[in-house]
Amino acid sequence: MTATLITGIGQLVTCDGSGPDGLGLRDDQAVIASDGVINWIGPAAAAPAADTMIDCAGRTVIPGFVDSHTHLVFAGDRSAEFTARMAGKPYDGGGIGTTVAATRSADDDQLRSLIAGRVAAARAQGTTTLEIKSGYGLTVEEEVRALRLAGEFTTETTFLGGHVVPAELAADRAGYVDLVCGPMLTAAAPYARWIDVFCEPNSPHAFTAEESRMILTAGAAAGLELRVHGNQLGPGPGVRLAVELGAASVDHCTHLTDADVDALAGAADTTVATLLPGVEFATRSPYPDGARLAAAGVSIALASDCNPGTCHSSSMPFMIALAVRELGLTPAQALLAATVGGARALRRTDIGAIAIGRRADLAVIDTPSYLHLAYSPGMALTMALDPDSRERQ
Ligand SMILES: N=CN[C@@H](CCC(=O)O)C(=O)O
Ligand SMILES: [Zn+2]
Repeated sequence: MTATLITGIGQLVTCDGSGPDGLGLRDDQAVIASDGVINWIGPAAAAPAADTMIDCAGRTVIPGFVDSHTHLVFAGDRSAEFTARMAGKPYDGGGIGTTVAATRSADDDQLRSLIAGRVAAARAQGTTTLEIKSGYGLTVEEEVRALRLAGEFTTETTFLGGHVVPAELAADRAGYVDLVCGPMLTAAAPYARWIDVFCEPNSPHAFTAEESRMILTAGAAAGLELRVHGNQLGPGPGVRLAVELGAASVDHCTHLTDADVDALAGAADTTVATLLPGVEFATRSPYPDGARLAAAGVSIALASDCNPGTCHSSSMPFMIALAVRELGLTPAQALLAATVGGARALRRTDIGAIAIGRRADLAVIDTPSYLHLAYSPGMALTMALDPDSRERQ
């Protein structure tokens, strides 16, 4: 067993739920990790001896970010679509087909190398756990391939055959839903922990409430746990379907009625509302009302949704800055949502906070306090620090 002493911590932000805002702030602390698990936290001056030492030189230490929503398995470039949106063209999910074509054309090594680069970029911004979805394959073979490759980087793999109806089956929506619920699910399930669906009647490409229900119910019967893309483009059934079916998370939550907020508040022990403000930034859309959700007692996570269409960024510090500036969360609420909130959205109790027995998945911020995550946007301040990492996800 190798013990690593992490010391010289200026501000330790445990996110362990203690203190007035739940951040569990502590000064003059050190942490010891053995084989990647935290087994001692206490005053730096009282730290026991360890095999190796990491000196943080007064920097701030937080839990590594848990990015519970990404689409990292893709090829191609949609920067022209982004540019058109900035000139006023609305987003409706139609560009997903462009990425499907590019992804199908890439070979395994090309895709693997693209994913590896994206995972490295996320780690450089302090992310230590990533969920990764399929959804740019949309055939049995291509969805399995996407999940197999995603599984080389994370255990949090999500089958998203229900992303859009692919162009070749646009005239046979029912046939595609049957494929997703049948042979595609059977082939994909061994490679996935989760199933997700883009439940969005406001997009002609995505799925209605009834189609989404069929996909999620079939996924649950195949042993997968549920997540939902819901209420992104307008009011819709996604949130209530997610709550009704006991999904771990419903993501976007941009357009919510009072009934949606009540449903989420009533299901706070089961279903997390995951906010993805990079999407509103990059689609020039109204932001979700994070303050309203927090005030109602909704369980909130913050994630990047890194994908080629609606948010080409995996930077969790950027998401925190947007959450504070545009969603009305306090800096403390935003950091909790990006760490322990993300862990909750993945139903994980071993990550997201700095506490005895949790994994030593940490991030170091080169500033005197966590406040700089929102205060200093766009600055390269954060990096993952996880001693003894075996590239755990
Ligand atoms: N909304 C559905 N899926 C992605 C966008 C995918 C794309 O446009 O390529 C999202 O979460 O925003
Ligand atoms: Zn998404």
